[in-house]
Amino acid sequence: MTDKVAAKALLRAERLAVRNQLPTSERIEKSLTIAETGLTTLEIEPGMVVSGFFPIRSEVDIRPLMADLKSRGAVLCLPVILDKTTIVFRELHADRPLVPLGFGTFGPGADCAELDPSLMLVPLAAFDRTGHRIGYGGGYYDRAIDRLHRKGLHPRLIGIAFDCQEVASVPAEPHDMRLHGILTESGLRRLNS
Ligand SMILES: Nc1nc2c(c(=O)[nH]1)N(C=O)[C@@H](CNc1ccc(C(=O)N[C@@H](CCC(=O)O)C(=O)O)cc1)CN2
Ligand SMILES: Nc1ncnc2c1ncn2[C@@H]1O[C@H](COP(=O)(O)OP(=O)(O)OP(=O)(O)O)[C@@H](O)[C@H]1O
Repeated sequence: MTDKVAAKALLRAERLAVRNQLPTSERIEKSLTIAETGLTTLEIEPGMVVSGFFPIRSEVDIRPLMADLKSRGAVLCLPVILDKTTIVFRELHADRPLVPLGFGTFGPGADCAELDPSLMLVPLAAFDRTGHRIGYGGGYYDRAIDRLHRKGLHPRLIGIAFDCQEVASVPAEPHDMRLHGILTESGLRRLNS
């Protein structure tokens, strides 16, 4: 294991432990604040494809934000784990059942269209002020973003986290994609990446 991988693993475990300690009531309050802030700061055009996520473990619950973005015309999609290295994004339809997809995640089934988001709301385990991020360690988002770049697509990447998940510096590896913004309960930070 390289030094950077080990350092990231440590930061991931540390920030996830802090996130797990947030009382449920605080997580709900902060998630609602994040939804309100997101609605007023994220620029959405009707028809825009936006990837969100349904929360697992102690993640920010952005379902209220997703519902509001939909009412403003966004087409929503969710990540779907296909195998050990791949996620794709499938359209979320309110009237279709979600299926279990591994690691406690649920998402649209194979009957739902695969979409390329132009705005991605990216779940974080930890982040720093320059927009470097750490996820659960699967590299799923890094690869998915890389795949979109290879198709000539450059989605806007907005990290979603609680303030307590910020660290001084993420030891970035060459494959790590930087976020364009980070949305927490204290607001949307726009970054020059
Ligand atoms: N809500 C939500 N959905 C999501 C993600 C996410 O971060 N949040 N993902 C974002 O990528 C994908 C799922 N990625 C995940 C990757 C690893 C683990 C996980 O539990 N890993 C083990 C370690 C496994 C190992 O090291 O072999 C662990 O943390 O214990 C969970 C989810 C797709 N869907
Ligand atoms: N574009 C890529 N192509 C190939 N492998 C990659 C790519 N991006 C990441 N990986 C691999 O995935 C593994 C996990 O990467 P990393 O620790 O950055 O995950 P993470 O950012 O925490 O997870 P996630 O992206 O799922 O939120 C590493 O072994 C890394 O080499």
